[in-house]
Amino acid sequence: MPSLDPRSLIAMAGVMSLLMALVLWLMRRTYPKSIRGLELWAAAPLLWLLSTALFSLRGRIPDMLGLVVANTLLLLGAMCYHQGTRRFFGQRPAWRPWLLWLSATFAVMTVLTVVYPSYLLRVGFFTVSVSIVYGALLTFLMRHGGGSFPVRLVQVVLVLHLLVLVFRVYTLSQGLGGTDLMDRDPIQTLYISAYTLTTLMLPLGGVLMATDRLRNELEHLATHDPLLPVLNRRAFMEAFKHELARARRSGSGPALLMLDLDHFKAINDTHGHQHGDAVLLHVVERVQASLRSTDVLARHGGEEFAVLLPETPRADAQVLAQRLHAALAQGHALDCTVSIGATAWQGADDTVDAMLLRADAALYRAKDAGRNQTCVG
Ligand SMILES: Nc1nc2c(ncn2[C@@H]2O[C@H](COP(=O)(O)OP(=O)(O)OP(=O)(O)O)[C@@H](O)[C@H]2O)c(=O)[nH]1
Repeated sequence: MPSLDPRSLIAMAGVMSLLMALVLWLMRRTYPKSIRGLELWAAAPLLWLLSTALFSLRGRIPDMLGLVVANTLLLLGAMCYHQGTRRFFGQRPAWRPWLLWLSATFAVMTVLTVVYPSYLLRVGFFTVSVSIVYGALLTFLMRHGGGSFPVRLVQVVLVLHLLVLVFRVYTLSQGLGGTDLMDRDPIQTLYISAYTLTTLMLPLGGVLMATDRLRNELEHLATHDPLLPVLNRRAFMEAFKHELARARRSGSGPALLMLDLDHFKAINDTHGHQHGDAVLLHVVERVQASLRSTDVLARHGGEEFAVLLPETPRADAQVLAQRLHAALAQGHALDCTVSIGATAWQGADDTVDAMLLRADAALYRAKDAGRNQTCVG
């Protein structure tokens, strides 16, 4: 491996850190508040930048600054990244034990720099100290990070970095660690390159994780109802078309239920709009509890819902409709009656529009016939 100039590598890491901090800070200002932890992710590369600046001034400033404070800032940056990641995944930051660990590292580093100067012990101890933080971050991501690409990327970066840190401790123990970080030897170059790459890749991982989260949130907004935990009409129509295309291939088609709350205007007028919203949520929960995981429930309009039942014959759809009437008549304060129009797929020539028309017509018949019942079209 060619031995690059450590100072150039460190300066490069500094510029990258500054850019990544800026990007994360801008994202923090423009992304929805639901995406958390960005401020801590932005603080990490800034601290690494400060640390880098102090490292590169070594020799011209006291060792307390160029070594002890510089290393402490590097460690604090890693801790900020760790706590930002906890926040991002919905957990409270847990600063106390880490700040204690930071203070302990500062104290030990001071002793090993000023009182009993020892390059080997100092580097060995600091390497272990940083490894503990990155190890904790990696463990957290394995448990709570899920399996998205950005999380996998950060995990790989951490594993590689930890491997380099372990290798560094090993080389130190074998007396191969050099005598100064700025030595131009392959092991120092490997260590500083790993550091440079990590200070770039961790914030980049943060940017990717936040963007991935934003994309998921936007996708959810585009496909779900803003008030109720169900799909919106647009997403329902997509699922419906998809299901009919599948039915044409398999020969087994879906049933459709259109479900409309009875006298809902009167519920709103008597008890208020908020109570009306609570009734809607109650209905959705009760209906959802009666469905299979493959069934699709969506809000089709104000107080009208559509239920798509894949591979379901007409008779089974009628049985389910009766179950829904019963599920909404259990004496709960938010129970209300519903009218249901049901229809089933009639073969390869049947279409989304034709099924919707039949279910709608059946729903009107159920309303006309006195409500709180199901008609089949
Ligand atoms: N609380 C609440 N009310 C809604 C919402 N969306 C629509 N509505 C109300 O639902 C009511 C629907 O009234 P109508 O279409 O007259 O139907 P209905 O009173 O249920 O009568 P029938 O359907 O004939 O039994 C209207 O008062 C709408 O304001 C919502 O999100 N929340």
